Amino acid sequence: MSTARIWIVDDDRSVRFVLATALRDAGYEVEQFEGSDSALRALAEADAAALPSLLFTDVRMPGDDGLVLLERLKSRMPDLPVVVMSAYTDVASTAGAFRGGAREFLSKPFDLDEAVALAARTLAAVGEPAAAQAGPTGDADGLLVGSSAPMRELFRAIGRLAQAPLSVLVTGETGTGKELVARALHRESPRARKPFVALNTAAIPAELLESELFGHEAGAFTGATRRHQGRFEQADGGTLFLDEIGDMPLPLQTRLLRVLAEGEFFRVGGRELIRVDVRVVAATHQDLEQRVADGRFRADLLHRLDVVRLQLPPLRERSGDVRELAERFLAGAAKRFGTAPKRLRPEAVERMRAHNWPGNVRELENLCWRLAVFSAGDSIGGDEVQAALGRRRHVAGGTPATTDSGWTGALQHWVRNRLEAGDPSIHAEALEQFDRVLLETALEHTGGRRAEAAARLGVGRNTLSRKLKPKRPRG
Ligand SMILES: Nc1ncnc2c1ncn2[C@@H]1O[C@H](COP(=O)(O)OP(=O)(O)OP(=O)(O)O)[C@@H](O)[C@H]1O
Repeated sequence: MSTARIWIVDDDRSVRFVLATALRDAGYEVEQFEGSDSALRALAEADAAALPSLLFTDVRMPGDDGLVLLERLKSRMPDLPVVVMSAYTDVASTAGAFRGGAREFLSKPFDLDEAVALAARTLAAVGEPAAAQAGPTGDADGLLVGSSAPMRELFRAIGRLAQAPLSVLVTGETGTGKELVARALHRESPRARKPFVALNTAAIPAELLESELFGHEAGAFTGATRRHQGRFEQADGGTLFLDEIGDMPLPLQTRLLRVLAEGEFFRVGGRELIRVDVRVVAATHQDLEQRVADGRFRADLLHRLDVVRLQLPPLRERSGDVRELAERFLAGAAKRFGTAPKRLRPEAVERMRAHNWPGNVRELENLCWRLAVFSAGDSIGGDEVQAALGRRRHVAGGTPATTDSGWTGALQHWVRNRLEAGDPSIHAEALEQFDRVLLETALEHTGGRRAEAAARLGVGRNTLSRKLKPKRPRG
């Protein structure tokens, strides 16, 4: 099998180096360029076999910037997927990149595993061969875990439905695995070799949503300097996953309904009728019947999307799956950190089963990452689970128990106690705890992504890794 070739364009040598190394480790062929000029020259000279299947580019570079490069690339290789990387995560550069036809946006600093996973996903979406060997995130990723009765029923339904080209509506609370179900429906279907394209309706600004879905022609609106393929076209022959469908603005619902009924549409500002063969899987955590009753969702669109409904049970209703899921997540975390997986003691499992999991599987996954990072021994007890759950509630509640002056007050109280106890290392201990709270909270916030957590705290990734190492061996 031929290997996908990835080009990286960035004036920062160290970014090029680490990204190229990670992508090569994941089995891709990689070429690096320090600017738009050299990349375009290489493109002009390359024969077909040497052309890239995917390109990563920085935005700010000396000479022509990444957005100009994007524009030039689109005339030479209109279908080349481009990932735009930028430290400037403002709306303008993101929107500019998407309008320019970027497929994905990666904000710097990024997690290398995430970048590799993004490359794999993007290549898969355009039907490119995967890397020659599995990447670091290529393990059980994307597989649904569970053996409780409702999950077994779900697997059977996926098996049956995958073969039929029917529209499916996946419902369930946040974090129950709706996207994983959509991916499974695609993977098991005759469309598996064609793209799976996902769009989170709630994550795209309303004014960009129409062109994201249906594409636009050059000149369709201010800033649309070139033609852009929409997700419907990208998903041709495959599956389009429309997440958070309940948030779609009403005018767009009308347009979507027409496209689903007719199977054809015009790009924004276009005259050419585009025909596509796309299976739509939609998902929502909302009560769409209620939204219909409130006049916020079209009843006819609901009927069209809801040919078959898959209702995902909340995790609290299938506590029998908790252990298997937790073990899977702990193993995943251990692999990522290059350590041995931590074992769950029976009280830890009990404690987890008793929790009501408002954030469902995603919450359990985050909890396991925290436990993998912070629990000291090689097995996890009930108290540690309890403590980790307690901390989460505190943060998720949004109203900290202590105010800004409150935490210094609490600190004073703590210091006095230590002084009275004659503790000889108060400062070191306080610093350790301070760092721990900051790091733990940030990691929780970023779902365990260290690079992002470091960036959000304003510390270097190395500082974060150093601080995460246990200071004193225990036990
Ligand atoms: N049955 C499962 N087996 C393994 N992992 C799961 C399962 N269900 C969910 N997950 C994991 O939980 C996280 C949330 O899943 P997913 O994004 O599919 O949920 P969702 O219902 O689409 O959430 P939202 O409504 O918030 O978009 C993901 O990291 C996913 O891999």
